[in-house]
Amino acid sequence: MRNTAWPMFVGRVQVTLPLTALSFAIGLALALLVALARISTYRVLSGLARAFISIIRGTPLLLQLFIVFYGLPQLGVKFPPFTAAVIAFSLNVAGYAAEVVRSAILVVPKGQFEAAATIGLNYPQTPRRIILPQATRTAVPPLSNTLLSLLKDTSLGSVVLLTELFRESQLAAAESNEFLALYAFAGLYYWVICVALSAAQKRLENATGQVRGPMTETEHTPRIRVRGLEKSFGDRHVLRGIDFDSPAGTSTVVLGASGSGKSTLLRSLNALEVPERGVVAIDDVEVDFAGLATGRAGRRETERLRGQSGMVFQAHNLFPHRTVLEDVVEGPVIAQRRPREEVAAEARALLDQVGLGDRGDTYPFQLSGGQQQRVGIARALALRPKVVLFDEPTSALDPELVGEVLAVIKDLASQGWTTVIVTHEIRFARQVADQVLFLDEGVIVEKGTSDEVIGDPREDRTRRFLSRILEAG
Ligand SMILES: Nc1ncnc2c1ncn2[C@@H]1O[C@H](COP(=O)(O)OP(=O)(O)OP(=O)(O)O)[C@@H](O)[C@H]1O
Repeated sequence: MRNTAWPMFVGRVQVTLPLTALSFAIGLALALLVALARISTYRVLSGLARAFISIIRGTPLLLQLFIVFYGLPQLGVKFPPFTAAVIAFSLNVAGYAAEVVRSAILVVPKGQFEAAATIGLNYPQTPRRIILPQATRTAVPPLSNTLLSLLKDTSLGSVVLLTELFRESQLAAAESNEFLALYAFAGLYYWVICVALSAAQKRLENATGQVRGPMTETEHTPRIRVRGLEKSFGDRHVLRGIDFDSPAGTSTVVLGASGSGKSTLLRSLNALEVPERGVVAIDDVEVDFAGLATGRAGRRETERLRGQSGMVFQAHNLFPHRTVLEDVVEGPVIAQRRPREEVAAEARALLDQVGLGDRGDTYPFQLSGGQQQRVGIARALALRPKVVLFDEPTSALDPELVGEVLAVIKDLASQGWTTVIVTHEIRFARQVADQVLFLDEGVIVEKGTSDEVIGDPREDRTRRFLSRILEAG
């Protein structure tokens, strides 16, 4: 018994392991392509990916193997048994793993995509350098299950397919052409049932709420010009005709109650939000949103505008898989294609400027919130932007860390950077602002120097807001 079983076992392993390894590697590569196609904004591409996933998930593996082994030869496409098995298993892995990869990409926080966009990374760069390394961590556990299932399935394949079925297939192919029609019908049958089931699952998910999942241009810094900006979210009209100018080298502070539209205004300045109407011009780049082209041309226009500014987020959005120095040099080297050595030297100087000259080799999790935010500032400055946008840069910080970040921002303002700052820190606003915009329900109700708007407000709404904030502080 031993004498006959042992060589057979060894023979199986010799087939199973390479079959698993090869199918998994090819399947994963295909899965990545299918997942990216599936979340692409190009409808044809995402439709094809969706159809592929649906067919693979909607038909039994055995049937897929039958089709590759029996069906294709009848169409004149013949492969050696091992190659046929690799093809069938790879396609199967791709169909399942594509959904795992897609979900892992969708759970990467939106802030990471926005941070990548604001440092100028483009489509292939953002997934490759920022999103996939993070998605990999999420995808590894479910993918290891896929690997285990594959190992079991290929054992089946090695026993059944590579020996019996292949022999059968030769006989069957010789016998009749009806096999192909039979498999096509069986495939359709399973697919219809699975599509109906997944439609039901989708409805259930919707009902239960789905998870959506420096070159310091002191003298020449241009001004920002904003005219007639209008932005709605659904039927909520959030910006209702915003007009203002920011002269070069000045700091504009945007104040207003929660929900008044401050962040939306700031994010419209670099087209992270795309208004329906209005003009934003930074230096010589002007975008008229009402006439924004669709598709690629529109994206190019908004990317040019985005390239004019650096942004510091409330939740710093540092890349968790990069050291501080790598994070700061990413945009200038990859998006702006500047020489790494030059950028690294500049990045070290910037880190020094924000008080973190000795922390270049650390990862974000090793830093305090205030330090992380200061890295966020250095990252924005490394892009040599015309304008630096701050979206409530201290709101997420513990009170004792607020001061260190505000001090850095004040420093920048005094060096002549043009900044637009959304903040609730009134005292800081008073010290730093050359211009204050007070926003209420999407309208600038008061605009002037900090002495005018904060020191001696004209409007009741401004007064009420200021006294509320000062009392709370
Ligand atoms: N992506 C979005 N989808 C739907 N509604 C949104 C979106 N972003 C903002 N809003 C809504 O637009 C309004 C203005 O939001 P915005 O974040 O600009 O206000 P804000 O003044 O910055 O408030 P806060 O100080 O609380 O951050 C709010 O009612 C908000 O719920």
